[in-house]
Amino acid sequence: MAVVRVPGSKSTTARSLFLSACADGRSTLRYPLVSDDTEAFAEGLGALGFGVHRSADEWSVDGNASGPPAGEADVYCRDSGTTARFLPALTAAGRGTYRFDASAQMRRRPIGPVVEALRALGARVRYLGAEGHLPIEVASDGLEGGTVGMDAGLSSQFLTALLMVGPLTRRGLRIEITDLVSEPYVEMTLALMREFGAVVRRDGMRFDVEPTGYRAREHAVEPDASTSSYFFAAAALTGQRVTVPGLGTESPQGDVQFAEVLRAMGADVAIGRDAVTVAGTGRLRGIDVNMRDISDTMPTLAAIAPFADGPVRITDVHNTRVKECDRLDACAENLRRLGVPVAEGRDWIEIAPAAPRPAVIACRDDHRIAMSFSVTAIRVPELELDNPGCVRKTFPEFHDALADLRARWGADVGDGNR
Ligand SMILES: O=C(O)C1=C[C@@H](OP(=O)(O)O)[C@@H](O)[C@H](O)C1
Ligand SMILES: C=C(OP(=O)(O)O)C(=O)O
Repeated sequence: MAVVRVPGSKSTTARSLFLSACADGRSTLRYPLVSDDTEAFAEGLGALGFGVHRSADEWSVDGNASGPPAGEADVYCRDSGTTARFLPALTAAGRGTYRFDASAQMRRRPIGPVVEALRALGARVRYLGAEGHLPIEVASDGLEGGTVGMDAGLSSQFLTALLMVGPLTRRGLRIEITDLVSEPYVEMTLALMREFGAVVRRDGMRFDVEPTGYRAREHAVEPDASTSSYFFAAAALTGQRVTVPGLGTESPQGDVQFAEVLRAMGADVAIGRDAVTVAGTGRLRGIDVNMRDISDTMPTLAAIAPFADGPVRITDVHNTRVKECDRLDACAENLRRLGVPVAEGRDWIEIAPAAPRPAVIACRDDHRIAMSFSVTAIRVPELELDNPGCVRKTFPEFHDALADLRARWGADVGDGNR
C-alpha cells in the first residue's frame, strides 16, 4: 500500500504561531510545516521581537501576553496571505509602530477589511501604497474592544485575524459579519483559539470573544489536507491507491472533504479517524460541485477534470480570483493550452472531457497551479511547468514526493482510467 507522509498544515501552523506568540509562556509546535509561508510567519514574529526557536520537527515560541516585545519593526510577508492578514492584527493589540510589506504577488491581494476593522477598534493604520493593499503601517496602544462589523466574503482570513486578536482586547470583542467564504477555516480558528484557552462563541454570523488572553500550549500539527489533495487526485486518476496518515474524521481542515468529491466521481474513499485512503477504480465521472468551502482544491479538480467521462462544473469559487493568482483564469488558460474545451464565468468553470495534448503550463508563480498540473502530467508526460520551484510556498519537496509515489506505484500509471 502506498503511504504518503504529507507535511504539516500551513493553516494550523500559522494559527499556532500566532496564538503561541500571544500566550503567557513558551508554546511548542510539533511537526510544523516548514515552507516559504510558515518561514515568513516565523520570521515576522522574530522581527516583532518574539523568541522563535526552530529545529526540524519542533518550533517553540516565547509568548508575550501584551503584544510584540519590539516597539517598532518592519515585517516582510513574502507571498503569504496568512502572514499578511494575521500579523497586522496581532500588532494592533500591542504598543508600537509596525510596518508590513510583501512580494508583488501579495501586494496585489486584498487586506482592506482587516485594516477597516482594526481602525474601527482604535488602531491607527495607514496605507503606504495603494488603498486596500500592503504596504501598511500599524500604530497602536492596545485595543479597547467592542463591536465591529466585517465582510469576509472575499477571504475568511480577514475574520480569522480579527477573531484571534479578540482575547487580547481590554473589553472583549463582538464581530458581526455580512458574508463569509472558506467557512471551515473559521471553525479551525475557533477550535485552535479554544485549545489555547480562549472563550469564544459563534451564533450564526455573530462571534463573541472574551478578553481572556491565551495560555501556552503544546500543539501537534496534522498533515496538510490541501497538499494531500494532489496525491488523492493522482490515485483517482491512475486507478492506484494512496493513504495519508494523520488526517481523518476529526480533522479541523475542511479540505479533507476533497476526498468526498473524488468519491462522488467514482473513487473508493475511506475517511477513518487517523487516515484517509483514496483508491482509483478506473473510472472518473463528471460532476457539478460547489467548492465554496474547499476552494484551495479547485485547481486540483480542474487539473484532472479532462479525464472524467462527462463535464466537470465547479461553482461558487469567485474568491479564487484573489489568491496567488486569478486561479479560475489560470486553470482556464492552462487547460486551453492543453487543448481542453473550457467555459468560465465570474465564479465558475466548466471543463469538458478531452485528451490533453502536451503544453507548457504557466504557473503564474502559484504553488497550487504547479502542483495541480503536475498531477495532469502523470497522464501527459511531455507536459512542462514554466516555474516548478514555486511549490516552495507550501511544499518545497513536492516534486520528489510525487515522483517517489509514482515509482512505488510502478510503470503503468500513465494509462490511468480506461
Ligand atoms: O485561514 C487560512 O489558513 C486559509 C484560508 C483560505 O483562504 P480564504 O479565506 O482567503 O479563501 C485558504 O485558501 C488559505 O490557503 C488558508
Ligand atoms: C490561498 C493560499 O494561500 P494564502 O495563505 O497565501 O492565502 C493557498 O495556499 O492556496
